[in-house]
Amino acid sequence: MPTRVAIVGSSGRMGTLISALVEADPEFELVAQITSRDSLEAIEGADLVVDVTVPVVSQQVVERCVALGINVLVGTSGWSSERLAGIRRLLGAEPESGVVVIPNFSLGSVLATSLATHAAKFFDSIEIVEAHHASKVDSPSGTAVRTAELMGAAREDLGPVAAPHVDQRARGQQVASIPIHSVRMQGVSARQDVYFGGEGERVTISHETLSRTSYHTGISVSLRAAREAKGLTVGLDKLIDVGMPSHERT
Ligand SMILES: NC(=O)C1=CN([C@@H]2O[C@H](COP(=O)(O)OP(=O)(O)OC[C@H]3O[C@@H](n4cnc5c(N)ncnc54)[C@H](OP(=O)(O)O)[C@@H]3O)[C@@H](O)[C@H]2O)C=CC1
Ligand SMILES: O=C(O)C1=N[C@H](C(=O)O)C[C@H](O)C1
Repeated sequence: MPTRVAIVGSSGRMGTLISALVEADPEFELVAQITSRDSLEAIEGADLVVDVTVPVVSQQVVERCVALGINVLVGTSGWSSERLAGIRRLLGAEPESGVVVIPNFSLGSVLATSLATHAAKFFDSIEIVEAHHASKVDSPSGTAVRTAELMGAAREDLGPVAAPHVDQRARGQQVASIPIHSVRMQGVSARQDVYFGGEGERVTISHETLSRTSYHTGISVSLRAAREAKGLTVGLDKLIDVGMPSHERT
């Protein structure tokens, strides 16, 4: 029996892509496509919900899925460690439910984040610059927030990075003390550069998404993991071994 999938945000860029991948996959059956004009009640016949909407809606979708005991795969950004902690608390009362949050479905991105997390232990001066297409409605990107939080956790014993200019707005939004600078413009899909400054040297870890085809494998792996999941899983690095230690504390 194929797993029955409902997609919330199906008319969007990611929703359209995931709908096509689900329809082409014999292990899954697309049973509901939900947009801002539809009621969320349509998820009730599904075994698995995929959420690719906007942060405020994503929270509602996840809470509803947990209450209904339907597993959910979340691609939407905005899931900070604080918000994830809330979901973990909810799941404490529903141990059979599974929530899988994937800030970035691209293998290259998750590898770049893992490399940056490792490098963060060796430099006290760190900045993230992320650039996305002009239609992206949120900032900073979910990937940048996740990268900053993982770097912050890896540096737990080292203290905040050397970025004390909090009163200057152009110095970015600090997440785990690391400044994130967001660029939104035409001609870009998704790019992230993490800069590490040291004595007389600089390291840059860059990743660029040139096409959404980079998400295909990660989506396929995540759909399969999400239908079996129990509890909270965060990040494609939990599903694909990128050969780096986990620094996560939350
Ligand atoms: N994890 C990853 O690798 C990736 C994650 N993302 C993230 O995925 C999310 C979606 O991105 P993208 O597809 O580009 O965004 P789009 O703006 O293209 O699509 C947003 C979708 O959300 C729907 N939506 C908005 N409000 C509601 C609502 N109240 N109820 C139900 N559906 C609603 C929209 O429906 P309508 O058409 O009716 O407005 C639309 O289908 C973003 O948070 C983005 O950051 C993006 C790329 C990769
Ligand atoms: O909106 C996008 O396009 C993307 N959003 C995700 C994010 O916020 O990190 C993932 C990827 O960067 C593309």
